[in-house]
Amino acid sequence: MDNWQFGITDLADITVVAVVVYFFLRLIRGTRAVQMLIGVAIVVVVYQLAREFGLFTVEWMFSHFFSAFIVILVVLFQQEIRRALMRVAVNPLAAGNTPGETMIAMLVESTYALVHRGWGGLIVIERDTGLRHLFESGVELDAPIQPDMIQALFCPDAPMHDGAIIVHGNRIVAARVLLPLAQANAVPGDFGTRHRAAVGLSEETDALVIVVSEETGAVHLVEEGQLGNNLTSRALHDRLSSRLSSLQSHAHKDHEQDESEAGID
Ligand SMILES: Nc1ncnc2c1ncn2[C@@H]1O[C@H](COP(=O)(O)OP(=O)(O)OP(=O)(O)O)[C@@H](O)[C@H]1O
Repeated sequence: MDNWQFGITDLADITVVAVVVYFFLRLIRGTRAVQMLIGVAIVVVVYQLAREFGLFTVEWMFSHFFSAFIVILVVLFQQEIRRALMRVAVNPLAAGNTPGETMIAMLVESTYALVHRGWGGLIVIERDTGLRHLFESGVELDAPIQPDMIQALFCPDAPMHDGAIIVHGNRIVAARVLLPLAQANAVPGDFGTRHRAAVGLSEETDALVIVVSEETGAVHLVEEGQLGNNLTSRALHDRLSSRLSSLQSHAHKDHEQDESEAGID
């Protein structure tokens, strides 16, 4: 009986460890953590060999390395840790501050006004993650979300056209804001820094970012680090409605397929 219980406990033990290791490996696959793990494995092997063959100085050096291991991990992964914490630390005051239906229509109209003028644009829509810390790099504003205002901000001759604007609720609260850049390989090669900035912020926060390409006039709604497709105005409207509005657009499902590679209407 004892043996039987022991067997089941062992099995549960091994299963839990296997599942944890599996999910951990899936989590870090393709990231810098893999190289880190290989590095750590080499250090462990060298340490064991040093102990085996009595290489005291090497052993002493590596034992100190292990005692500082947590600090080393924090330094190496500060970017990943910061991203994870930013996603956890949501702003309780932000709830209910998402733009309503009228504002969504204004955002879409403004976006396509930029497209028709051949201007680039970067519009960040704040959700639960607070973005105040980004304002320091730009200029604080309190302006309405209107096509005229957004065109005035992104007009290539305007002093504030560089960088992003931030939308909080029904207002534009900052302009000329610098966003964190994603790694170069996070976006396809034909996209430049404007798109990398959109992807970078959406990797770190739950913000939605509308990017208008100056070069091609393509419009992307970037979310969770994904650039997605070039959107038609209707597809952009439906996407924004489904992400932001409590009044879900009835047409959302019908029009999701309108997101076309070609599509600016
Ligand atoms: N870190 C950043 N944060 C916010 N805006 C940025 C950032 N880096 C670049 N930009 C904006 O992107 C503009 C440059 O875009 P660039 O041509 O390099 O990118 P792109 O992705 O190819 O966009 P486009 O298709 O519009 O040319 C800058 O003038 C600036 O307004």
